[in-house]
Amino acid sequence: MDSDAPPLVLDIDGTLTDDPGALDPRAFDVLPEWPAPVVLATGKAFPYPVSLCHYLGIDKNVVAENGGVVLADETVTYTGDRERAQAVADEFVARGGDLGWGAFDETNYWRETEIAVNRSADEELLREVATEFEMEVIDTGYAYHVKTPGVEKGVGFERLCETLSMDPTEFVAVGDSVNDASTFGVVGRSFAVANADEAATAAADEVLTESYMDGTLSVLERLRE
Ligand SMILES: O=C(O)COP(=O)(O)O
Ligand SMILES: [Mg+2]
Repeated sequence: MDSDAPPLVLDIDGTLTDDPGALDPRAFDVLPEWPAPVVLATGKAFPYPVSLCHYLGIDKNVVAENGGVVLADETVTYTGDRERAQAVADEFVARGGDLGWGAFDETNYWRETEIAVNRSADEELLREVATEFEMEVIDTGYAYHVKTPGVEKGVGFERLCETLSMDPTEFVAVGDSVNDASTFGVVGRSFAVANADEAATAAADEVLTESYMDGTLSVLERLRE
């Protein structure tokens, strides 16, 4: 493999997974042996990307919760108003909304800076309540996230780069949704997989013809040439 390969910042759901969100096993072939740092940047709660790094056997460089939680070089930082997000969720439920998770809500159990809501929920009502609390709702295609405006993956990623003393523009990013647009804005080169939403497609330098992990692998193959 070309040792000049650039560092990567990769989204998880829709980028390293299939449509329902199962990890594509080919991640285990390519990521552990990538010759430069690999950062996982996700909307998922903190333990998910940390676990994925652990089982891939790669350094734990992570942007979680859409930028709310950042881990690099064994240093964790948090931004985002979890209490206000909780207040939105509570008011949403009080007005008849349903967060849409099961009896054990593992989606939010470890979530520290925002709240995620199932896409089966009443989006209009959720947005209405969030606006009243001056919070933002984004739809990643995997969940609605009630988040603090200004907390973004790209901002968290810049913080991570500062910790690692790396230049964000050295990185190549791959992603699929609105929550990746901010990352695309700060890296050197960005790719949206074919299944990407409008915001990611518009923000990316290039839109791939292949979907999900097929798209991501096509970028990695090109970078290794
Ligand atoms: O948690 C989500 O909603 C999406 O996660 P992702 O940012 O890894 O695609
Ligand atoms: Mg995604």
